Amino acid sequence: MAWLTLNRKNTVGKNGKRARELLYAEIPAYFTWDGTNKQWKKRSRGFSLGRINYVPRKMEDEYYLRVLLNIFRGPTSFDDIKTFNGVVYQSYKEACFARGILDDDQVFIDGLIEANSLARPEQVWLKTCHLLSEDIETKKREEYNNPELTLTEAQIINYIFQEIEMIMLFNGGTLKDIAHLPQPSREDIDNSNRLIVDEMRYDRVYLEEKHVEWVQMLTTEQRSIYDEITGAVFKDLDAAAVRSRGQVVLNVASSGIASLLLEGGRTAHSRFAIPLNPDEYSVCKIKPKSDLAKLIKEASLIIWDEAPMMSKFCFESLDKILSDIMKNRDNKVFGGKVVVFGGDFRQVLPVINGAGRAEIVMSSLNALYLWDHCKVLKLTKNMRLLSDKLSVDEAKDIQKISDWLLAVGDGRINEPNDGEAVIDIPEELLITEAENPVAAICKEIYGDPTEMHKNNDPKFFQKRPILAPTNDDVNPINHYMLQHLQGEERIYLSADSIDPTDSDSLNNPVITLDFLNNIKLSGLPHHALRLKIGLPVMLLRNIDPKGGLCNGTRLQITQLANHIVEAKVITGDKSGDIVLILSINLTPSDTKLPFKMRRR
Ligand SMILES: Nc1ncnc2c1ncn2[C@@H]1O[C@H](COP(=O)(O)OP(=O)(O)OP(=O)(O)O)[C@@H](O)[C@H]1O
Repeated sequence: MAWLTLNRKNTVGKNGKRARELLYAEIPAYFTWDGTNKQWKKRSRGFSLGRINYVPRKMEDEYYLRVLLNIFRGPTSFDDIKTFNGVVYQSYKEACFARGILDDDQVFIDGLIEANSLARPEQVWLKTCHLLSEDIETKKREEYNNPELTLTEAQIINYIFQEIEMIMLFNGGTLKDIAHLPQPSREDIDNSNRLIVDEMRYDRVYLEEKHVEWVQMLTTEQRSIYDEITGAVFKDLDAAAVRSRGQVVLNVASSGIASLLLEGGRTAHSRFAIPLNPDEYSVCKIKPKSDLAKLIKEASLIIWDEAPMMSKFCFESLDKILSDIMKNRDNKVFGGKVVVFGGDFRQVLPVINGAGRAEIVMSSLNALYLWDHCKVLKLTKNMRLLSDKLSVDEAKDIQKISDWLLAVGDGRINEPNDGEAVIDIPEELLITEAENPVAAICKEIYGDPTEMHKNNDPKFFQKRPILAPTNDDVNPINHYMLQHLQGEERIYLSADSIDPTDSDSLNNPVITLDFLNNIKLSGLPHHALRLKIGLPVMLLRNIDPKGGLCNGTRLQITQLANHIVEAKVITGDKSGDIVLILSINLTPSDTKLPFKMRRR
């Protein structure tokens, strides 16, 4: 009560700090408690740390009040604490839900309702189901070659759902997974292996034409590699050619963003069900008689791009499962399949927490027990320099940088060296005058930050990333950019909890909510996520790789709602698409924490 009174008067405390600027726990640092008059008074000297007593979760009202006290500044009444966006909630718990800071399905429910109000698919479905039915009768008349055919309403609805089911099956889903939706009769639905059908859905005529065109463009170097690979698969076919003849090629990449560049590309982890943190005993989780096993058995060629960034255990798991699926009695590597790994060892190698150089090298692709069976084919010509869109000067500049990068990558700088050398960065790549380094980098890349919001060119952000070596460097840059970018801002607070699978820690009174909120881990966003409309952001999770939303996709924020963020894709072939991003549960798998936490 005394705190609320202090806020009502907005009393000035030590160092001129106003009561309303402070959290409940910060009050003792600026005010002292006058026990006789039961009120807070301005602190004249000294310092005191505030603390809010622990409350067990079963004392519901007090528990949620404590959660709110940790984030709420300057309330003047208890109703004020229960208020969010102008609505006074019945309880502290509901106020917490409304703020999206509790780990409960209510967040998802509200998110979906909100998506609906933004005119998203659910609403579209309700509005368009009668439109979808319009041409079903005509379509079926043609299909059955019966111009007199008349369908009942139930038949029409059934056909619509059958069509939807077909589309969902092609995309790896099924209506069976969606509760409360009518289910179609499954008589006419093709039960063949969807994964194989999907891989054979390529436009063979188009591929045949492209194949002729692309082969003509190949350089001598590329041609010899092309011949080598196609020679291994069939006598005279390549990937497009293999597909154009109705064979299966599995295109995978180590990262989601690299997979987007491949036709029909998937991440290697998702395509081959490779465990997330594989070790020497790991095997891909594929059941021998499953559709996926049959698809892999069918494959004539597997292409794996950016392979050097994966741990060798991923390739070992693939070797073991291929051997199993192919019933490999001759002990051929990868079950006798042709596997093409693409990549550059100068680029990113496997990322292993806390590992040194030796450990990283030992877990790389070329430390694989099968490496001796791999044939190394080299592409040395920089094709980017031959682009006809480049002027002579631009090509010269790129040539210079690319030669220098190659020298760094090959360890040819400051020779002799033992792998560690001082590298002189060319003068023209440096920003030499900077009082505030972060401000100087941001200005160099994005121009005057206060003018940035006026820039409507979608390519502006697409072409301008700032790369930082560590997360510690990322934070000040993000902070600076957010501070200077104009636009409506929102702070999203995460809902943190102990993962239900860690039953030992679930009731541990020491692990309080505010303790979880303060945890900062790499790969996990901070508890408070600041966003602004117009802000360029990068997605760090593979949410929908097929739809272009994966780790590395760059987006620009367009709307900020309570539980959902609307953004425009600014990179890749989905560029320009508007997407909705809902909060999702993240459980860091590899942490030094003695308990398993979840953040949403
Ligand atoms: N024979 C060719 N004729 C014309 N353009 C080509 C040819 N080969 C490659 N290119 C072009 O060169 C560019 C670079 O090719 P690509 O992205 O395949 O290289 P990469 O080695 O995979 O690059 P990274 O190291 O980033 O993975 C692309 O724009 C590609 O279209």
